[in-house]
Amino acid sequence: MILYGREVADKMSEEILNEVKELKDKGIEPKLAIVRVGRNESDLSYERGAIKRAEKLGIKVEVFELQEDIKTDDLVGCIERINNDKLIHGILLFRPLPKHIDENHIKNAINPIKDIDCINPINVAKVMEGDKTGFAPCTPSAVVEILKHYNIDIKGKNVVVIGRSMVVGKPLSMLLLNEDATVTICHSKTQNLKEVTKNADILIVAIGRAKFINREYVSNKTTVIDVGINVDSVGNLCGDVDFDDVKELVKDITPVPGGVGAVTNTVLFKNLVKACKMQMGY
Ligand SMILES: Nc1nc2c(c(=O)[nH]1)N[C@@H](CN(C=O)c1ccc(C(=O)N[C@@H](CCC(=O)O)C(=O)O)cc1)CN2
Repeated sequence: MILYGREVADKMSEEILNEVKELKDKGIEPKLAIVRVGRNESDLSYERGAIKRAEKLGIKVEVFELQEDIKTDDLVGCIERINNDKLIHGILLFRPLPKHIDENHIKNAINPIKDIDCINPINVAKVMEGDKTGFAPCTPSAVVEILKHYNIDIKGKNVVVIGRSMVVGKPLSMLLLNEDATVTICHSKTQNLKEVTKNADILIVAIGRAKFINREYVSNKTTVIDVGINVDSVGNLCGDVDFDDVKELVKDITPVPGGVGAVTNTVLFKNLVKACKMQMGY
């Protein structure tokens, strides 16, 4: 089965639309700030998806486009201005940031109550503890939303996550553990990767290498969730999984685009509405 993210996103959007309407009836306009440093293709794709989704939901978005060589202090200054702007309720800062930026400084600068993609260590700790009063990061949450929407059993299942970033792999593993999955985290140094992945009930791929996973890594019992967003040699978006090579073989698979990304940008607005309500004392 093809697991279409757009179907999940449209279902979630019905609920978000109602909440946005309730807020607007009270005179509150939820607003998102997107902070982008440079012009990374994956970030631009996320930005396009988020802006389209915001239009459908009637939510305002302001993009802060910053130069690739911006200094850490200037980026902190931008974040502080957003923290202090009462008309902005949530911040999405694209990551990874350029190497010269002191990421620790940045993480702590984001006000936890506006930190809707879970960058501040206070929200990261809440994810570790299974405490739902903070914000879980959008892409990992999107993966869980897709599995739940399509009634794919997580409890007790053998879930293999390839990737150990703080944006996807690590927090996703915690969210899955909180759902009682048996989680194996793999990465570039994992030995016998194919043997590990072939045994997975659910294989989640977030390694940032176009079409890396082919039929040698999967079996007919595998549900494949492709988190990757890459640009191929002719300029088309593609995932970390070679979709055409594995689609007939596996049990289920998400496409790219129209898979995890479409849900990620919807979770973003679910979190924004939650942040807006928290800031307004609801
Ligand atoms: N702070 C973060 N920065 C970045 C993240 C992240 O999760 N948090 N992720 C990547 C980008 N990313 C997923 O990993 C991503 C890319 C694209 C989309 C999206 O909305 N895609 C749509 C639209 C596609 C298009 O029109 O180009 C889709 O797939 O249908 C969401 C997430 C980088 N930075």
